Amino acid sequence: MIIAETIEQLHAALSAQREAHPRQFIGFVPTMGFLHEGHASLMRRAKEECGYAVLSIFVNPMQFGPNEDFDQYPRDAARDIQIAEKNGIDVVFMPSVAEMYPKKPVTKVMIGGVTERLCGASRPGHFDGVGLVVSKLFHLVQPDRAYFGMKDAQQVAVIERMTEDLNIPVRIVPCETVREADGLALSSRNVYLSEEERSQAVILSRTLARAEEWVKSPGMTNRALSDKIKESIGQAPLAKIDYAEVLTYPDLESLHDDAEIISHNGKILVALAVKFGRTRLIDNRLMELHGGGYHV
Ligand SMILES: Nc1ncnc2c1ncn2[C@@H]1O[C@H](COP(=O)(O)OP(=O)(O)OP(=O)(O)O)[C@@H](O)[C@H]1O
Ligand SMILES: CC(C)(CO)[C@@H](O)C(=O)[O-]
Ligand code: BAL
Repeated sequence: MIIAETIEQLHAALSAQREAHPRQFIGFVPTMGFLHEGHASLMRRAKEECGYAVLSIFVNPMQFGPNEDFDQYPRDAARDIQIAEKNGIDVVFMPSVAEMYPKKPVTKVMIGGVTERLCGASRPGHFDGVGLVVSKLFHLVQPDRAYFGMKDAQQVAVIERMTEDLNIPVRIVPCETVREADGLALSSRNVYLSEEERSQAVILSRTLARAEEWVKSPGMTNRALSDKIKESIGQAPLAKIDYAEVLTYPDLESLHDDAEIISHNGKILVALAVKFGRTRLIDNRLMELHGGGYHV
C-alpha cells in the first residue's frame, strides 16, 4: 500500500497504476479518518468492484463551523493505515491542510436546493465545505466510482447532485449503514459519548425502526408522525433533538403536513440529528412508498 502525503506522491502512484493497468477502474473512498467498520465496508466494496482502491483521510477544516469540533475531531493515523491495508486499499492519500489549501480558497462550490434542510440548515456552510473538498478530491484522484455511506444520506444527495450538475465523470455509489449490535450507527464521533450517553444513543435507531412501522399505518400524517418521532426520542432523558424530519428523497423537500404518508409515491427519508451533551449524532431510514404500497 502506498501512503501519499502530497499531491505529487498521489499523482505518481495513480500515473503508475494507469500506465500498468489502463483498463482497470479506480474506486475512491473519501473519509475524515479514525476509521471504523463502516469505512472498512466502503473500502472492501471499492476494491471488489474496481480492483484498485484509493482512500483519502483528511479532516477538512472548511466543512466545520467556528464552534464545531475541528480541533477535537478524533485522529489516529497509525491505526488508520493498518485498517486501510487490511481492507485492500492500494493508495492512502493523507494530505496536510497546507497541502490541500496552500492559499485560502476564493472559489466556492455552493449546492442549493438539497442543502436547504437537515444538516445544511443546522450547520451553515457545512455543505459548501464538503462540495469544495469533494470537488478537489475528485479532480485529484479522477476515480471511476466513489463510495459514500448512507448514514450521511443528505451528503449522498448533495454529491450526486453536484456531480450531475457539473458533469463530473464519476459514478456515486451509496452504501448501506453499518451498525453496532444494538443498532447504533457506527460513527467516528461515537468515541465522544460517555457510558450513559452511549446506552441512550440507541434511541436513534430504535425510533427509526418504530417510524418504519408508523409510516405503514393508514391515516398517519406527516405532522402526526413527526410528533410520534419526537416523543420517542424524548424517552432518552439525555437526548436533545437538533432535527427530526420526514422529507422526499433525493430532493429533500417537505411532505404536506396533513397528507397521509402511506399514499406518497416515491422515496421518503426519515432523518434525525440528536445531541448527547456536546456530541451530535445523525441517522436516518430511507423508505420507498408506492401510493399505498410499501418497500424498504
Ligand atoms: N456506519 C457507517 N456505515 C457506512 N458508512 C459510513 C458509516 N459511518 C460513516 N460512513 C461513511 O464513511 C464516509 C466517511 O465518513 P466520516 O469519515 O465522516 O465518518 P463518520 O463516522 O461519519 O464520522 P462522523 O462521526 O464525523 O460523522 C462517509 O461517506 C460516511 O457516510
Ligand atoms: C466526504 C467527506 C470525506 C468530505 O470531507 C466527509 O464529509 C465525510 O467524511 O463524510
Ligand atoms: N460525515 C460527515 C462529516 C462531518 O460531520 O463533517
